[in-house]
Amino acid sequence: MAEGEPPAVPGVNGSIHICDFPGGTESPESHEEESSQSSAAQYNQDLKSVLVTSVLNLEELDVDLYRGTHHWVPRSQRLFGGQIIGQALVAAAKSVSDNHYAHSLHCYFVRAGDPKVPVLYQVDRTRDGRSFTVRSVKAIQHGQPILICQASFHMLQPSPLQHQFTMPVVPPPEDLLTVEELIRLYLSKPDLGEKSRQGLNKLLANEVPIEMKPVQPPHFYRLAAVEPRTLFWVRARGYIGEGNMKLHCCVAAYVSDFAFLGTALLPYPNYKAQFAASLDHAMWFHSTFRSDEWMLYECESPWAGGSRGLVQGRLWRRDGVLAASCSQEGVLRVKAVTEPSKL
Ligand SMILES: CC(C)(COP(=O)(O)OP(=O)(O)OC[C@H]1O[C@@H](n2cnc3c(N)ncnc32)[C@H](O)[C@@H]1OP(=O)(O)O)[C@@H](O)C(=O)NCCC(=O)NCCSC(=O)CCCC(=O)O
Repeated sequence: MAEGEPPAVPGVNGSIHICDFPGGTESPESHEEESSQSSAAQYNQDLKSVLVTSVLNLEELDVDLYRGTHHWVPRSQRLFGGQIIGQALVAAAKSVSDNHYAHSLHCYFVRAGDPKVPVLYQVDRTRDGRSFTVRSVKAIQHGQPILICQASFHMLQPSPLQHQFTMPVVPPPEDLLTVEELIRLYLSKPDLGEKSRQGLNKLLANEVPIEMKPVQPPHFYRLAAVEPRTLFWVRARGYIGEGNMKLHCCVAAYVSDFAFLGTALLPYPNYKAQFAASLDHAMWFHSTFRSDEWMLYECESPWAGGSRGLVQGRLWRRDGVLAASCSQEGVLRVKAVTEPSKL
């Protein structure tokens, strides 16, 4: 990292280290009871997640027309993609019956979102079937689409066909540090340059409504290229509660775009992103989950080339159930750095 650049921090700009954790501690099942006990103890139920009280709380302007406002805006000063996807899914779900649940969404980010004005969400009721319902949503600013999204909802239909991959074995979130705690640790390094210190302090001041715990945080002096794979625990900051599944899917859509594309940069410590933005985002929801409880986000990048990178992710409930899968391609324009990243 060149002095003067805000330092790369795990989970904030995608610079999370390779996260292979053989010999992790416990079986996923052992957390089930502990999870519900700890959520009651951990959450002050008055501290509602800002994602629910504000970000995903759209204002209804007319039939199938909603307005969303912003909370956290990234350094790039373009709207966070996850916020636009989450709000689009909220708008889509408004006209869908209670017994149909989001099972997938497919989005293109066609223009940068402007943080200075709200976003309008225009919903087209594409089809209401018996089992499946499809909605198309256009997110609009300055009269032009910034995102086009199609979301599909399905009524519960049990089937004998049922399988999933196995969740990686990793230490439980209770044994790991949050991104903020890691930043404080880095800030305590005596050899940290003044500009890096300023960059880290700026990151600490960010009000990102997500909490993250990288499974294997980067070593401060990471100089080597690493495998494009990361694992981190993630949840909405604040309390949401059982609520409805539609809302948890919208929160997960928000969360799923955070620190995702950065996975494709991990093998290239000698390059820094000059321009990085998600081009599309797809998501499939597989089971019920609580987005205000720790979920393991397993991210990998199977390919990068031609100034683009592909990332794929799996969101696991801590009891080992696969909650959702995600895919995204992003534009990645990089430039060589003389001094490699310190993180
Ligand atoms: C992707 C684009 C930019 C494509 O539009 P476009 O008109 O085709 O634009 P463009 O030609 O690509 O130019 C964009 C910019 O890239 C520059 N450029 C173009 N070619 C090169 C090059 N070879 N080398 C270096 N720079 C190049 C252009 O000059 C443009 O720069 P400029 O905007 O003029 O400063 C557009 O569709 C868009 O902005 N879509 C929205 C993307 C978005 O906002 N996604 C969501 C936010 S990203 C996110 O949330 C990720 C989360 C981050 C996290 O992990 O925390």
